[in-house]
Amino acid sequence: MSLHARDVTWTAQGRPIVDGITVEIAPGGLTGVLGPNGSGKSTFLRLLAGLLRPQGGAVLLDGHDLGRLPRRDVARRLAVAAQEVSTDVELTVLDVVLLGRIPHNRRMTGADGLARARRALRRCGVADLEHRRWPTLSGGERQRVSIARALAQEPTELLLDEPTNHLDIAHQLALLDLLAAIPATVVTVLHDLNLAAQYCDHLLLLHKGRLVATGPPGRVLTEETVERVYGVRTEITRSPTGRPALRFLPRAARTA
Ligand SMILES: Nc1ncnc2c1ncn2[C@@H]1O[C@H](COP(=O)(O)OP(=O)(O)OP(=O)(O)O)[C@@H](O)[C@H]1O
Repeated sequence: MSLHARDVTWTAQGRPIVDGITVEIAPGGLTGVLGPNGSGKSTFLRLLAGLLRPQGGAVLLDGHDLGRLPRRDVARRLAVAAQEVSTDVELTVLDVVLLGRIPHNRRMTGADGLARARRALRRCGVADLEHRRWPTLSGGERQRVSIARALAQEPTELLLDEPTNHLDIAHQLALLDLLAAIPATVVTVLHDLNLAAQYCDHLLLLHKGRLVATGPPGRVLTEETVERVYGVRTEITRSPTGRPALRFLPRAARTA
């Protein structure tokens, strides 16, 4: 059953930021959360992760209210790679990734924990950074190490907020290949509609805090929906894999 949002609402200063979202996240799949800036994606992800408590409704993990489950049990299941990562932590890269092992074993430095942390670093293509100090990393390196930390947790549910941020196109594709292949339920906020269409099994499209479309990419990403939600005209064709391929049209006709 995995994660289930049931009429989840979260309000700030009287304004609904997440407004009555009900959805079951497909177990084992890669689900993309899309929507314009400020549509509530990060807030919804934080609610799904149990980092925020819903003010209305509930998030269920295998049918149990996430807010009532012991934190350690949740941490063994669910890993989060959030958008903002602190830069002033005086740890090495390996130390940061070993933090992902804490829910499983408070003594992180056993041989097994080390092997798992190093495997996560390799999968994210940052094994060579193991001894580097965290503050010295570039934005893209930090992003990949954060994801390695989440993978080291070996979660059954992995939640990520714009994990492709700071990554060049090759690293974006490598990361999405990795997310599509890992044997967990993965929910990720994405901005790039074409990458979301190519990689995700399911999409959730948010607009002003509401879930306005959900389903496979071909059902969610239509010219009508993209124009209504983003105010952008598109021409949508099918890629060779049968996925939607979006071409964005300029607001005014331009000549070369
Ligand atoms: N604690 C808060 N207090 C007041 N407003 C908030 C709070 N948290 C979020 N908001 C507002 O809620 C809205 C949704 O924020 P959120 O970060 O969830 O959007 P988003 O879809 O992830 O945006 P982006 O694509 O820009 O990252 C924004 O207008 C934001 O300013």
